[in-house]
Amino acid sequence: MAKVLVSDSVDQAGIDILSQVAQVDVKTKLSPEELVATIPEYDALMVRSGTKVTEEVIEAGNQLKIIGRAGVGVDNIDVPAATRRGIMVVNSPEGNTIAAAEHALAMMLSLSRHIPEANQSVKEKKWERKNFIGSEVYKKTLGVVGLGKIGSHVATVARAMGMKLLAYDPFISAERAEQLGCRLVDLDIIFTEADYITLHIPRTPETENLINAEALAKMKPTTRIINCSRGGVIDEEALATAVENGTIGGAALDVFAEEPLGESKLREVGSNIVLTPHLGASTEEAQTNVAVDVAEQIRDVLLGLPARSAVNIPGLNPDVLEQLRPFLQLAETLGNLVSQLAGGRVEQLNVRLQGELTDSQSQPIVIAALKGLLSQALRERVNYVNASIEAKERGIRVIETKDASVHDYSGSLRLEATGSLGEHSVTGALLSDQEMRITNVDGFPINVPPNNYMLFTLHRDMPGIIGKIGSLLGGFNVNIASMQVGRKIVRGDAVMVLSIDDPLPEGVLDEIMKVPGIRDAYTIKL
Ligand SMILES: NC(=O)c1ccc[n+]([C@@H]2O[C@H](COP(=O)([O-])OP(=O)(O)OC[C@H]3O[C@@H](n4cnc5c(N)ncnc54)[C@H](O)[C@@H]3O)[C@@H](O)[C@H]2O)c1
Ligand SMILES: O=C(O)CC[C@@H](O)C(=O)O
Repeated sequence: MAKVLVSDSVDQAGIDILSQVAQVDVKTKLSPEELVATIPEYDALMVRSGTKVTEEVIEAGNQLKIIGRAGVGVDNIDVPAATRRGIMVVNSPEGNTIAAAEHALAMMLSLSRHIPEANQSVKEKKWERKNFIGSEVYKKTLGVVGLGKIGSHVATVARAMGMKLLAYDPFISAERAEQLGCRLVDLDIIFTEADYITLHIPRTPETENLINAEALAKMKPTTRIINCSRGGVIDEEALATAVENGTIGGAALDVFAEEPLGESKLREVGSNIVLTPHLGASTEEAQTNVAVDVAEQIRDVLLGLPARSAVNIPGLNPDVLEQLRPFLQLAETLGNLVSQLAGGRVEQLNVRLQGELTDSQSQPIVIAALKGLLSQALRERVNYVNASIEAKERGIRVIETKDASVHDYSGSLRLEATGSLGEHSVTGALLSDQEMRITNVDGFPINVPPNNYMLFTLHRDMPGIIGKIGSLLGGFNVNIASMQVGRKIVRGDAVMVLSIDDPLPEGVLDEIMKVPGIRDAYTIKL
């Protein structure tokens, strides 16, 4: 049974899902050394933001297939190191969007109405109404920096509260901003005109210290800054000084350059600073969403199925993935089959999407075919993450074609492998119940479901040959589950495809090759 380590506290719903397929060990608060010592026995690791999944942890995890981040940001995971090792990293890109957006809005209102200080004052048995005169957000200007999922939701709600919206996001079109009621502007306009600035950006080299002393100096003395995105995008020292000196009106921060927040000037500023300990995603709903989302993906990957939100393989919308899933399995099976027929080194793989399949995204199908193709050489080391890189490193030329003019089944997939030992092709399709069928081998039409153990022969189409193979296998106590012959012309060449219950015993293939009329024979393990 697979083993999953959960090293931060995650919602029980996620643990329950993982427990269906794996032994789940919850070990939180491990030191970096303890994590390195513990990880080698695990197939999967599930974390929130607390665990630092460093290159050292990844190197030590020699069984690791997947790392799941129950949340959005994967900045606590060394993703390039995981990719190099063929370890998939998955996250939950949308599970906590609403929670984080609502926290930002709550921070904005707390700040403008002095709620934390007023609460503290009442608890100290005071009644200081005059000290806590706030200001309304209605008709004020909100500058949204980063108009992605969270920024968009904040903008939508803020607009409903009557705020005027400016936005800065170099990767968003003016049309998209307009749809959200935002005017897309330069950062400097936000700095100089906004009454509130809310940050919803990733921490990248470009966003590091985006809000620094120079930016703060451009703001109005009433401007309030909210950051529920990532620490490090604000120079905290400069911000504390700006609030203390009245250069700006206040700040509300949920995230910090170093977490947990250590010694910091932010704590020393008496008023107009609201601090929360990275609570953006901490709602019951969000924690259930992200734990379920990530646990389902870990479960699927452990079962050999693709994940819907792998950050280090091409992203796919879950609906598209659900639709493609049977074709990915077909592509992998055909890739595995064609590599066994090709025998030696494959130099070129042509992946042809035919008929209705031409409407689908081809990239995941190509990756699945490569995964199948390379599985003979790399076994479980190849996966959806590293299949393309491995193929490239092995000098396999991959050609992708689409041919809508082929009308068999509801779309079919043809793989043509050119290798050191010649050329082979296989075609497969799905029946209406999603059952896989191999429909063509080396140009010979057949119709057989893939089986764990198979025997393919290329032979002369002549009387008696099928009987001879049948009795030869019988003599070796090999049980045939099904048999089919495909031919192009009568008494020309033909292929015979047999599904057998067990692996072919040693020596049988040599005996088959001796049967008159047999040109070639292949044992296949799928
Ligand atoms: N506080 C929390 O608990 C919490 C919870 C969830 C997410 N987050 C963080 O919130 C942030 C936003 O998350 P999201 O889900 O909206 O992500 P997203 O990817 O949907 O949006 C991020 C946006 O930032 C924009 N962006 C990138 N570089 C930029 C730059 N230099 N200047 C301006 N915009 C830039 C992108 O174009 C994108 O639109 C992330 O950093 C995420 O990790 C925090
Ligand atoms: O609570 C958490 O795990 C962090 C949430 C958030 O920062 C994220 O990136 O999803």
